[in-house]
Amino acid sequence: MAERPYIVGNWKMNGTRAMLSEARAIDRAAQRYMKVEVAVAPPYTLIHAVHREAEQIGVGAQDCHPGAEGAHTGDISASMIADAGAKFVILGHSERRQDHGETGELINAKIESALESGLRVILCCGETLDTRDAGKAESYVLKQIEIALPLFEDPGERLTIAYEPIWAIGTGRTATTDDIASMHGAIRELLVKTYGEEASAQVRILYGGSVKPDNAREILATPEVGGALVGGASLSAESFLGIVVGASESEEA
Ligand SMILES: O=C(CO)COP(=O)(O)O
Repeated sequence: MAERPYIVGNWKMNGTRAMLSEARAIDRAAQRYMKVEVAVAPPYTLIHAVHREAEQIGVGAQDCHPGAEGAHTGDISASMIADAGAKFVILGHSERRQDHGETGELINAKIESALESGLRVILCCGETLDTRDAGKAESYVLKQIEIALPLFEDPGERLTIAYEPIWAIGTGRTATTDDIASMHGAIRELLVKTYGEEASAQVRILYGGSVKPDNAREILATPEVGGALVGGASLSAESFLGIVVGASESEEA
């Protein structure tokens, strides 16, 4: 892999202050794996506290509102999460697209707001099983990404893509490494076509969907896999660090 592998824990709607001990354990251990970039995205309520614990790992958010401020009861803006210590935000996760009807247009507005606040963006994409069975997975996923690319003039480290097939999220079922390599290859081609070889090389493409310590090494050694976006297995330091170790080993392989 050209860049350091990037392992990101998406805690989703999990975690109270009791989880801070896990964050601390992840942070301390991550210092032994400097070849791997490690980050977590806790719920909003824990961003600042995790940021205060973190010396080594990155801290991010799982979403943001597209507006800068104003009368939006219950919402959180990109500048607020940046102020709390977040350095990145996950946008377009399939759970938000499904649970909150998020469209590409809304996700683009959120991306603009995130970039204005100096945040890096992890843009999620992924197809349903029906779409895959219909043979349309690739065109569907590429369309989800393509609509957002003009917002990143110089993607540099600002943009990370996370390919997460919906049928593999939280199901214990992972895509085959052939499926992953083929989709990541198609995404890479789109990035090269859009930004050119050099600029697109800095954009990592993560895989997400039932990544665990026992499959991490194989997945992370797959061509064009630049890291993992981890849900369930990121909730304990032990299993999350197992994935970090897998990333470190696949880097050395
Ligand atoms: O959605 C995911 C990460 O964003 C993946 O979740 P799981 O690792 O629990 O399948």
